[in-house]
Amino acid sequence: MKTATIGYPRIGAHREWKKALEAYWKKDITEETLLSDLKQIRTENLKKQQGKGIDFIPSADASWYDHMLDTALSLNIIPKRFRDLEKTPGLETYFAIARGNAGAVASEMTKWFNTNYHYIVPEFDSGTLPALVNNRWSQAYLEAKAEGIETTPVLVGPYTFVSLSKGVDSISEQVETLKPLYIEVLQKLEKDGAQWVQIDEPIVSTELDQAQMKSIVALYNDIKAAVPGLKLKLQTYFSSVAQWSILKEAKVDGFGLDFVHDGEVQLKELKDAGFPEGKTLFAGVLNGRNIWKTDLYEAKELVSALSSISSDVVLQPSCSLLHVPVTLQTEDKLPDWLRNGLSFADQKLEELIALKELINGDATKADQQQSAIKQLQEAPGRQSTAVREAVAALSDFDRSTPFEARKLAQKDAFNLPLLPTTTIGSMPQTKEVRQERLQWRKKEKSDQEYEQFIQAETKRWIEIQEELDLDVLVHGEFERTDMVEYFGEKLNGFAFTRFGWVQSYGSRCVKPPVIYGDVAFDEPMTVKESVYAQSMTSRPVKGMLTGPITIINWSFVRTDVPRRDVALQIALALREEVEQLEANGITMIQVDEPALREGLPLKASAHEAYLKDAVEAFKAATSTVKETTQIHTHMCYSDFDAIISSIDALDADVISIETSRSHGELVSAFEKYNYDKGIGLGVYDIHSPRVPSTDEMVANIERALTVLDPEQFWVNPDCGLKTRGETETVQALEKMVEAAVKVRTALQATASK
Ligand SMILES: CN1c2c(nc(N)[nH]c2=O)NC[C@@H]1CNc1ccc(C(=O)N[C@@H](CCC(=O)N[C@@H](CCC(=O)N[C@@H](CCC(=O)O)C(=O)O)C(=O)O)C(=O)O)cc1
Ligand SMILES: N[C@@H](CCS)C(=O)O
Ligand SMILES: [Zn+2]
Repeated sequence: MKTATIGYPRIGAHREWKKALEAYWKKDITEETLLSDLKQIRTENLKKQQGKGIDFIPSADASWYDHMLDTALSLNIIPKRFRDLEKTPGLETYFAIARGNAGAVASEMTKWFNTNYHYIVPEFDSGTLPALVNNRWSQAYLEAKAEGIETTPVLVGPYTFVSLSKGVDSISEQVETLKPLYIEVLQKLEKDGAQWVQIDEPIVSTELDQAQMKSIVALYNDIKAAVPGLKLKLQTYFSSVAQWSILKEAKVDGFGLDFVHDGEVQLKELKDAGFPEGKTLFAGVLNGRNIWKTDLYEAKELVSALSSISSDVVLQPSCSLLHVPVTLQTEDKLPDWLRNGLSFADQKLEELIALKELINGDATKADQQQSAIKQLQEAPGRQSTAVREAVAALSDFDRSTPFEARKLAQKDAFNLPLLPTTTIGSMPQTKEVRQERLQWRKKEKSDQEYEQFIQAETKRWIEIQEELDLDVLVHGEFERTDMVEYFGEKLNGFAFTRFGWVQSYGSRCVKPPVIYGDVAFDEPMTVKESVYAQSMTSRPVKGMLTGPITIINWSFVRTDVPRRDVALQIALALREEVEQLEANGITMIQVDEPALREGLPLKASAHEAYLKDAVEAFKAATSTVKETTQIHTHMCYSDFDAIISSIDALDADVISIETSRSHGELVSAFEKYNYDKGIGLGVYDIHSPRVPSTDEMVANIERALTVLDPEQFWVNPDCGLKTRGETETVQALEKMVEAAVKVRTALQATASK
């Protein structure tokens, strides 16, 4: 039995990739050095997989920034506003699309299915002329071959690529325009001597209809006919295939399927509809996006069931390992009982080999693994009777006063101007802030010195915000590394890693905490910082928390307790924090839920249950406050149409939503939905260093006011400002306030006529 991986983390064990990219952007290194640094990481990854004994090793899964963007550039799909930047589009065009430049906003960035990875959304328009301008897949294959490594180049399949793009009128027609280009890529690979290619079509795990699935089958039949000598592996992940009985007819040579997420459904589909003879079943039997060691005996059972369906089964993770950290080797601070129960990307390679050995009759490694899993199951803190009882007792999730009445009470309490201005929470996490924290962590700075530094930074930014004349202030989140990791470090039931980084977008990484036990409040987590900031000003300062769904979606979560229960455990811990903030004089509390949308299951049929649980968890955390305490929430990323009623059901008094990169598309969602609560549709993109003009923001506000009432509208950026520099932040906020005042004054002038 053979083994495969279908994608490997591209960041390097010490985030060498991030460091190289950021040094290049700062012009500290040349393009040549950047390219050679990235090549070194790619080669090390390939060698590592080869060294562990993996049979099918992917290539072209690495990227300069994002694999969707790589695909777009290679196929000459460049947004109009960046088309003439260079004679031959190169790195400048590539990074301008990703990050924006002085003249134009970056392309929209959105979540890769239900993960915390973001891809750059390709843009088609009437002037798009698809052409193969750079065969990156052939280059990657040959590069690996030169190192003596036979690889399986990975491509994002045309159907998924087009489905995730903007500006497409007809998916099937657009796919037809790309088909010859994909064939050109594959014919070159065939000539290069590649044996297999992996074509990722995760879109087949969403709810496609029969006609769509049939057109995917026809597409792959055409592609295969053009490259008879090349073996095609059609790969999907994150859920089962919705119409397996149709897809299995595709004349490819192998199918890569996920048997972890929705695995029982997938297995039943295979049992019912069969698996085509003579083809390879690449079976995703290890969870590629969680970090718990696999029960290899259970996996062996699964493989045995699969072997009775297909005579050629290859063992692999359920998806690319892009979504897990690189290695446990450097995690020297975790207790043994936890560390031994974990598996990062490198360990998953070892697990694949251990599973193969178990199937072949050698149980040595599998038994070691089994005892580690048992030790973890019996570990301290896994179960708290008090927590379980509190969750079981939850029944009322509603605020005692309905929104209409709260609105009036809050209007009186806050007396805010029309179109109040605010920000989303974090202010620039400058090098100085991070360095101070690092020195504190290394014990070079005392607790007191660190606290004083955070207070000084908070005070400085309260003054800056007052100077800018923002109406509702924030404390700036300087004490936080990350909005989820910070809470993970403070709540019971969580562990955190030292170097467990995972790419989130571009060079930015996150370190998801590990939920191993029942979650409980320990001591106040944000009260000191919020109260300090509030004491500096008479304007309201928002208390700032991360919501239960976001905490759970951006953590590695135990799998022995239902997710709903874990979310409610977190919600109850947050409720305690909310109540403490309120008791300490904080009158507005923002509970961020940016990951609520992203967590939607791939299948629409599962959305309702997910959203019901999400709404209940949010309300469990926020509903016990008095009527004048204003609950805010925030979500980044657009495409909210499908969940707008759930957003409403959260019953938050004010919501801020990202909008600007999607060029106002979200605004139209409110044409169809009568949303009556406070709302701020982000008026400028914070992911780009570009300072927007006042007029752009005025236009964004005015566009929003075509569908929303000025009485309910707030003016704010798209998201937190932690990734931005200080100068650009102050300049952008200055213009934002200017824009709000301009529109406010015009509205008041019209009203007084
Ligand atoms: C809102 N977003 C978030 C998502 N997921 C989260 N878990 N958190 C989020 O906020 N998903 C969707 C979006 C994604 N957005 C972002 C935005 C910004 C980042 C980011 O800036 N990440 C940082 C790492 C942040 C951090 O923890 N910094 C530490 C320092 C860690 C470090 O680099 N240490 C160095 C040594 C220190 C030094 O010399 O600087 C080391 O270990 O080598 C801190 O603040 O103390 C990033 O740099 O990528 C992520 C997602
Ligand atoms: N309050 C957080 C939300 C990010 S989604 C911040 O401002 O960074
Ligand atoms: Zn955000």
